[in-house]
Amino acid sequence: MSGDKILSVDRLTMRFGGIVAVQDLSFAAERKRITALIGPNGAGKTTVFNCITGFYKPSGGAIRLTHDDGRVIALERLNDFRIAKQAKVARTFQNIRLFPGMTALENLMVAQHNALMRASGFTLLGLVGAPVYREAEKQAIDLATDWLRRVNLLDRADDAAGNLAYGDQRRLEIARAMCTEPALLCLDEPAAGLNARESAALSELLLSIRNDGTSILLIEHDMSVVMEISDHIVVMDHGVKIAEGSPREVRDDPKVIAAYLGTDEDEAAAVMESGS
Ligand SMILES: Nc1ncnc2c1ncn2[C@@H]1O[C@H](COP(=O)(O)OP(=O)(O)OP(=O)(O)O)[C@@H](O)[C@H]1O
Repeated sequence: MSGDKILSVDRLTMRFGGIVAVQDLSFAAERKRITALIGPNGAGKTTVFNCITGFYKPSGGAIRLTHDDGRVIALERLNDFRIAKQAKVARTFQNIRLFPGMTALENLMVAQHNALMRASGFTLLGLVGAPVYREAEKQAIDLATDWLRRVNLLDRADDAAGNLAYGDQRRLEIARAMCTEPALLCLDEPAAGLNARESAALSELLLSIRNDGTSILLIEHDMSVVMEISDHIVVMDHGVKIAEGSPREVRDDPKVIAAYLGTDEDEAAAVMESGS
């Protein structure tokens, strides 16, 4: 990796009482690239995400986000609300967290709440239907409609999110995150529970998001997705980094095969092969 970094994690440590979930972890994510964080269950991946997105305050280390204009933001000093708003880091969760009773379109409108609140003068201009607010609302609907189209859910715009098929809900979550127009999109196991066809569609969607210029940080167990779309892979085990590199480098690394996939070499090879 030699390019332009959007995210630098430097000696990140996270302890829970006596448990060291992440220890001295350093890695970087390049701008407009897909960086994957992989590792066996309990390796510490979600804890890293929670530190980056402000859900946890790290016990030690630094997390820096550098915007296109050169502004550097120390994420470990901000709470989750400011990380989303100021640093423009968006995330999805392992378990889907849509508003199930709201329509697909409404879920994407809620994601644009901050911009709409500003345009409404924090209520009054919205209440009287001022032109500035109506224009902002139109732009928000256009953006939401655009994303519904991109995730192939335009015909489901008025259906309750909770009534959508599981794979559709996963894509709607990504669309919702994209409606915040993030600089860095963090996805926690977006392919979990998807069938092969849905995983392939997800890979295509994530590549198109990257090609449009959004940087992506991805936690994923589905090796076919990871190996197909990642530009760079960081491998963790027991809270530390054990390897990093291109998909090919990581796939061929004996440390990864042994430590990440356990001691059963046949099984390890089979899982890695599923991504080749
Ligand atoms: N809030 C918490 N309190 C105590 N221990 C925690 C907490 N969150 C995570 N841990 C512990 O930290 C370690 C790393 O967990 P983490 O969820 O980050 O791993 P992971 O790599 O995301 O695993 P998985 O792939 O199963 O989601 C585990 O031992 C876990 O039990």
